[in-house]
Amino acid sequence: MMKEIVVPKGCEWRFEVEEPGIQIRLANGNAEYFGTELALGPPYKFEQVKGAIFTWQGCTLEVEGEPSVEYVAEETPMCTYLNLHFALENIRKKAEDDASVDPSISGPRVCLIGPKSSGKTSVMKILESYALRQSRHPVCVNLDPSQPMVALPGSISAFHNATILDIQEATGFGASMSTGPTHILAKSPLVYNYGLDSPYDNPKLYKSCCSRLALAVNSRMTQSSDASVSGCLVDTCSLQENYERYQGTLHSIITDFRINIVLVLGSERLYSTIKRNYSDASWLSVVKLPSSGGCIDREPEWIAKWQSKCLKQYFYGDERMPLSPLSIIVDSTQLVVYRVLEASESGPKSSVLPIGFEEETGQADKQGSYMSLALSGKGQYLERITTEAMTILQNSILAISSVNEDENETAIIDSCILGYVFVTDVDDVKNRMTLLSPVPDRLPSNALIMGTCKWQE
Ligand SMILES: Nc1ncnc2c1ncn2[C@@H]1O[C@H](COP(=O)(O)OP(=O)(O)OP(=O)(O)O)[C@@H](O)[C@H]1O
Repeated sequence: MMKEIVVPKGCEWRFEVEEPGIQIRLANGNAEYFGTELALGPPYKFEQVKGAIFTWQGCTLEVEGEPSVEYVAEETPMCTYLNLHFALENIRKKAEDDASVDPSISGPRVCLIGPKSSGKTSVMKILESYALRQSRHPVCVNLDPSQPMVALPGSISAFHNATILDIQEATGFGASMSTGPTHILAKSPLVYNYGLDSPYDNPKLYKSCCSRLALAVNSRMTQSSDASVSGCLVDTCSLQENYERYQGTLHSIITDFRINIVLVLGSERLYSTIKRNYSDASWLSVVKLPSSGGCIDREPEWIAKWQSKCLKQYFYGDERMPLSPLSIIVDSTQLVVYRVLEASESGPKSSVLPIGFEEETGQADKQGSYMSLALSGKGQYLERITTEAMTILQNSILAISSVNEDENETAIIDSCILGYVFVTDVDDVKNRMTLLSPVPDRLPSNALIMGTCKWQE
């Protein structure tokens, strides 16, 4: 049944839907979904999302399907977010003007922080979409492995975007490159595999993955004047009550990504702590932002369903672009599969490594990890899974490393991800594994990494 919803100017229609979802058509007026404008006429399908359609001048929506929750909200922080966008735009204009004198001057490098469900990702989408509407292309960075952007759970990623965000895609950012034609130009993200759900599971590994991604983002920003002027938007994991635990990681994110603006959402206490901690840092502005009243906590079951939708979409596409993944059978003795370790499971301590190999820093560390991985199968961050133990891979999502299987642990951790395969069957008698792969042909690398992400088709 179709119903009409009139949204007055400056208001938003908030909704929550699961499967089978709803279809929304903008019948008249103008409207946007987290900053991305809706076209008049065509239907947009939303499934397994909680979101809002905001209008600056008023609109009428035609909705087919039954959302589990829906209402029109009169109070929104959209004016504040729009003002923030204009402030960032002024910094970009200044960077553009100054670039001829000093090319190292860059646009706003923004990091969004805040408690759980304070609206960090939504504000990032709004700021990215508003920037795109002014022909700016800030680099989008996602450092929350539990809620990936253009990638699968367990990863952190970045992309330099040239087109609008795809609001109908599961993550709300858009799909990555595929063999089929896409309605909206696909994104080509740079993805690193952290493999675990929370940065607290292995803080050292998380920091190392973030630093690696930051190096790539910084180098992109030096090579492209467009990226340099537009700046970047970095979405972080939610800060738990005990912010102190995350403090070191947050500081390394701020320095690695050369952040010059920290946006603190929805927590006065966090804002004042950050402001105090960086009171001497003249290069850093700490800005407080209100959370939208529409921000809503998602239960772990909801997140699990959403992650499953992202996984399904990665392999099978969606109604707009169905994909046909292939089942391939591989010889498991030819594969080198690693499991990402939580901090509590890390391999041998330096006390059992040969003299001269230390656990943490520098070259000694790299060789130490390599030695320990070679000696015991367990390194500082990864454990090699023996062919006999490969049954544990059943139903796992494996990230395909961009380095060869004979590389050491550090090289594997430092390398980006080419894609993912899903393990549908493991035959430990015949040493065969059946993988669901998005592309035909051989695997591009035999070095695979297993994280905590499992899936039931
Ligand atoms: N104005 C709004 N109306 C309705 N829903 C909203 C609104 N703003 C955000 N949401 C929804 O609230 C949920 C939480 O928002 P969001 O993901 O942006 O927060 P977050 O701080 O990034 O969350 P997390 O801490 O889990 O990373 C999301 O499902 C989002 O779509």
